[in-house]
Amino acid sequence: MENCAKPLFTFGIIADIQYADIDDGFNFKRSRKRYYRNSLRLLHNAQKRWTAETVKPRFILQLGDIIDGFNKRHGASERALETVMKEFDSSPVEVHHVWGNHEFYNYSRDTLMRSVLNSTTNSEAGEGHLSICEIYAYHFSPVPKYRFVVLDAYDVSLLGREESSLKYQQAIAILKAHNNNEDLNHPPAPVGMEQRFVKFNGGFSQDQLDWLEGVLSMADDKLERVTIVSHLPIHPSSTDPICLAWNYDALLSILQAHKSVVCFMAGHDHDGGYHRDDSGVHYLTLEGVIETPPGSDAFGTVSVYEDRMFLKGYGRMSDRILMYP
Ligand SMILES: Nc1ncnc2c1ncn2[C@@H]1O[C@H](COP(=O)(O)OP(=O)(O)O)[C@@H](O)[C@H]1O
Repeated sequence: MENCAKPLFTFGIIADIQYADIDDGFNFKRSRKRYYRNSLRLLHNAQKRWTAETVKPRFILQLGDIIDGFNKRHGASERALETVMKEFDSSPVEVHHVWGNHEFYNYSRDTLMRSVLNSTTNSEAGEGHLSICEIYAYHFSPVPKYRFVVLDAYDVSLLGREESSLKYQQAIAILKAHNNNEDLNHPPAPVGMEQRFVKFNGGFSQDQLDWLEGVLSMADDKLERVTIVSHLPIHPSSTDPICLAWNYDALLSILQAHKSVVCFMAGHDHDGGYHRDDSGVHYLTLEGVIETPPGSDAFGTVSVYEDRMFLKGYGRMSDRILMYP
């Protein structure tokens, strides 16, 4: 039924490709298999599908961790990124890149800012980016009345910040207040929300929150529908709590105070997740490509209508009707 009506526009979504030219392996806990080479094939499947869609996507949202941190160890970061970008470049559709922990395992923040993974420069987004303290956050409006915001979940983090920087100092103070372990990638508790205080996560600075507040107030005034994306999930009911952004609660309060907000999308938790809150905002965590076995898929095409978005999921990503609040 959803496929019959013509959408206003469509866009593609994909998360945690984590490509590396290495044999299959496992996650840290050895509870999930990782298919490092196959992830490129699954990206190829996604590109093929998007190219064949009746209504071609206006853009693709790549939710972060595009290549795996193992590449760095093998001196293969450049080659891996070129390989993945070649696949994306096989179609002319613009890609909006989100930065995750694996971006910072491979590159410094400076390098990322000057790389193909900085998508502020390849769209009308140029006007809408946050240009302080090297925060990678911007917004764009592909079609009047619809806006997308890319957030930087590693703004305050040990990853990608110089040890001498204020942001690093803030991050270490937050982590050490919650986590006494010598290895800060080891969670401070076996269950519950405190688990999120690990080095492979991060948070949003006050500057970024203030900027977002301004963008959403403008969107409210213009009666726009806003979708926000970040690598880290922010709703505890949409993810394993170990994957949450450190100050997820600050972000939730902002989102819930703005009527323009429709949807929040993240990656990081490869199992995926979904929750709709009391104000009707949808929180989607997308299934990760890297833990998707050969023969299946993990990507989606979102069709945008006047009253809803419809996510057509492929492989282990479910279809979802996302009614506006
Ligand atoms: N319980 C843990 N104790 C110590 N290090 C961990 C733990 N869980 C994850 N890590 C480390 O944190 C990093 C990210 O973990 P990983 O499971 O690989 O996450 P991702 O899904 O981002 O690849 C890796 O370097 C991993 O070795």
